[in-house]
Amino acid sequence: MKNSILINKLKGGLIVSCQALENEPLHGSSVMAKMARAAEIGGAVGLRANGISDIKEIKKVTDLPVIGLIKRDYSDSPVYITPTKKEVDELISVGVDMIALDATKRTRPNQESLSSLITYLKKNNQCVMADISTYEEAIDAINMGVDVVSTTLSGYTAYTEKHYQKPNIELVEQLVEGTNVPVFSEGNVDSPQVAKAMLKAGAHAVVVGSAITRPQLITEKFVLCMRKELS
Ligand SMILES: CC(=O)N[C@H](C=O)[C@@H](O)[C@H](O)[C@H](O)COP(=O)(O)O
Repeated sequence: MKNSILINKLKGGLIVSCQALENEPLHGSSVMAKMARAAEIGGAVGLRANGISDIKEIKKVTDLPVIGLIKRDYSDSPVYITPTKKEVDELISVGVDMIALDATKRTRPNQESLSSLITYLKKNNQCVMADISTYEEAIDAINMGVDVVSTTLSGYTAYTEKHYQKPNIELVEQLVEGTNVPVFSEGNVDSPQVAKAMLKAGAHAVVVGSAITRPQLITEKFVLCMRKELS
């Protein structure tokens, strides 16, 4: 699919992030595929998924566009979302509609540069989503040629974790105002009302994960709220 057609298809819609790491109770490709189907039935316009086996299973059960990433830890860097060319090659080999990667200013594994990775992705005709944590990182990534930016890492880098709001509607507003690429709202969008507010702020689309696909966190939210009511 042409990038512009894909991006247009996602406009105004909900993208459901179906991810469960090894330490989470729903870990496993068959469960993630079921989550993806449930998201599709509920009206999602796209999916975000981590790892080759989850992506393969998800592609078997739905035709929705998939934003793929690979989370992998390296000892010499805090960057873990599609950190190196190795993960990019794995995603290209399985075939996804868009590749998401950490586009923060943090040092990458093997000191690989973000710009060389983006150049490589574009040479391979990939549609690229830059997961950023600040306005400046978004501008840098756009100058390097990414197709869309997502606020995924706002609040998750050392320099944003203390001062940035979660979810970061201000950052969405600033990016919409100051850039000319589609801005995706992602991270801590925890209710339909917040998702709608993000669209009103100008977000092209909204990515929601935990509030839909991490039942342990949904349960915890209920329990904490109920305890507060009683005390
Ligand atoms: C920070 C990080 O590693 N975010 C990850 C990125 O892929 C996922 O774990 C999140 O679930 C996703 O971004 C959606 O966000 P939320 O689950 O808050 O709706």
